[in-house]
Amino acid sequence: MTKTKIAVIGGSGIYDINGLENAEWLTVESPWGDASDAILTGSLDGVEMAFLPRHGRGHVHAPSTVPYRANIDALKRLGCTDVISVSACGSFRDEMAPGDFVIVDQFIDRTIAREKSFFGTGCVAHVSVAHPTCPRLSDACETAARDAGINVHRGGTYLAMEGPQFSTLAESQMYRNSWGADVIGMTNMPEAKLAREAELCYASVAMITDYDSWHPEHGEVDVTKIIETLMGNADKGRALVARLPALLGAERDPCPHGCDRALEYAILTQPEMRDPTLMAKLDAVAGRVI
Ligand SMILES: CSC[C@H]1O[C@H](OP(=O)(O)O)[C@H](O)[C@@H]1O
Ligand SMILES: Nc1ncnc2[nH]cnc12
Repeated sequence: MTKTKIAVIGGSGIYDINGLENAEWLTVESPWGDASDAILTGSLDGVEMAFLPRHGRGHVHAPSTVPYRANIDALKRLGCTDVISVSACGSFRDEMAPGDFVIVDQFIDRTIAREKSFFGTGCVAHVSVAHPTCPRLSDACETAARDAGINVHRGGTYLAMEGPQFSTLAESQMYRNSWGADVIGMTNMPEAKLAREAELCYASVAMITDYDSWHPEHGEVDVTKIIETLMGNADKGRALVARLPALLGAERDPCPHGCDRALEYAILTQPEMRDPTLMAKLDAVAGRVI
């Protein structure tokens, strides 16, 4: 058994969480640059917690410029074991209505202008992201949502777009009708891929704010309407997060799905050919295997 440390990455509308004991905002140094903000640490129900506002307090980072690698590295460096993303999303399904939450289990990555890996020249690694979210952590998120009285859907495909503009009508229809996506957002990729490289369990909670632009009765997506829904969603998101420590417990077994062993056979570069500078930067992310 090892100690659980739950990290929450709060998306648009969630810039802090309440109720932590010994709460403290810590600045974590990372060789991958500055994280989005300091990280709020503390404990809840005897379980260690860390909270990072993805866009920074005051919403300063755009989806394309969120420092995804520094964020995941900083959480790993703090000793986090489990990462829960809580994000604002548009919906491609009538039944996934604004105010509902979706526990995402698949992604389509359409982002094009972001650093997507900790690895590269001097240390090449290939991890599997066939199942990019952790079912154990997703179970806890689903239960927490139900206990908090949230209308929650289990399973859904999240289309990650580059943004910052919303989709055209043609894109919205294609993602929904041809590609089978259920929700759309701008931030869960490459975050989920990087969490897997860092051997962290990752779950994604999509908080629906709108019907994007495909819905004949709802017109096009509009940020003012999103913000109205976002406020209610943020309170529900905090209620969900508050229930997670009791569900996950202060100690954990190895992940039954292997998220915490993703790098076991992933690194292909022979030890004598590895770049010492890159290896030094990988000390937290890949420390278990290098
Ligand atoms: C507020 S509308 C668009 C914005 O909100 C989402 O951010 P996050 O995933 O961090 O909640 C979406 O991905 C866009 O970045
Ligand atoms: N319709 C939408 N498209 C992309 N990101 C979003 N975040 C919230 N709603 C969204």
